Amino acid sequence: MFLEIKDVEKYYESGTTHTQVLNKVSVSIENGERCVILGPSGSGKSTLLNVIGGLDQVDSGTITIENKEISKLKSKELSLYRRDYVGFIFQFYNLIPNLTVRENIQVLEFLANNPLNIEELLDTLGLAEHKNKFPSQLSGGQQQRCAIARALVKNPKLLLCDEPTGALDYSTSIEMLILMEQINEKFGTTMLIVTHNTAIKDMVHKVIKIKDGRVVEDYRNDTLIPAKNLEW
Ligand SMILES: Nc1ncnc2c1ncn2[C@@H]1O[C@H](COP(=O)(O)OP(=O)(O)OP(=O)(O)O)[C@@H](O)[C@H]1O
Repeated sequence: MFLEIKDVEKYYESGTTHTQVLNKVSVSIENGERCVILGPSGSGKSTLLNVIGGLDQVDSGTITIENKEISKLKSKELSLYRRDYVGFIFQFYNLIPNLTVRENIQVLEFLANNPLNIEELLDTLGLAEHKNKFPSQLSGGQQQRCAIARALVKNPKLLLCDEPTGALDYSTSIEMLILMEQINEKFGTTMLIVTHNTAIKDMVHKVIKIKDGRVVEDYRNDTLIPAKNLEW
């Protein structure tokens, strides 16, 4: 198994209140799977993504990736894990405004041990003709593609996406999902997508539903609907 999450618990303290955000969460994901995490607002989806990505620590339980227990790592090892293993895509693109598309991607290329070829990536993402533009000169969809390129250039084994289509209109969202499907197939990247868009569940191998910090549904799809045929 590529990723195993066992009995993970997470609490937040604020003043005198003590909130349990993840309650004995156990799920597993195979190498190369596309996976969606669904659930109501406040159910713990982003928190789960953040602990898997090493952006936050669990209070109990274990997270193991390729037999390496990341929930035990100290801060330095955790930042190496994030650098070498994980790509993040957030709803807000976090591009650097005074760098061009190509330069925004290059910043991450320099940090990687085994980066992908930037020109090929720009081609795959349909960004070749925009590579010398600044983020402010791009549409929302193009900015999101640039954010995806930044996450992918280091060739991460695990791509974590928090509401990747949250800020996009319908047709740009479909374009983005087609692209994610292509990336998963071309590079074999394992993907975890947190979303409110339930239509996405039909194009992924595995569906996890969370409510009040607990996994309430967890299944694999027998047949997949291609992203280009999704409707909502
Ligand atoms: N740093 C924090 N400190 C205190 N409470 C937090 C913190 N981060 C999240 N929470 C709380 O944890 C709960 C789960 O938050 P989380 O962001 O994981 O939910 P979500 O399912 O991703 O929600 P949404 O769909 O609205 O993004 C919420 O009640 C939230 O207020």
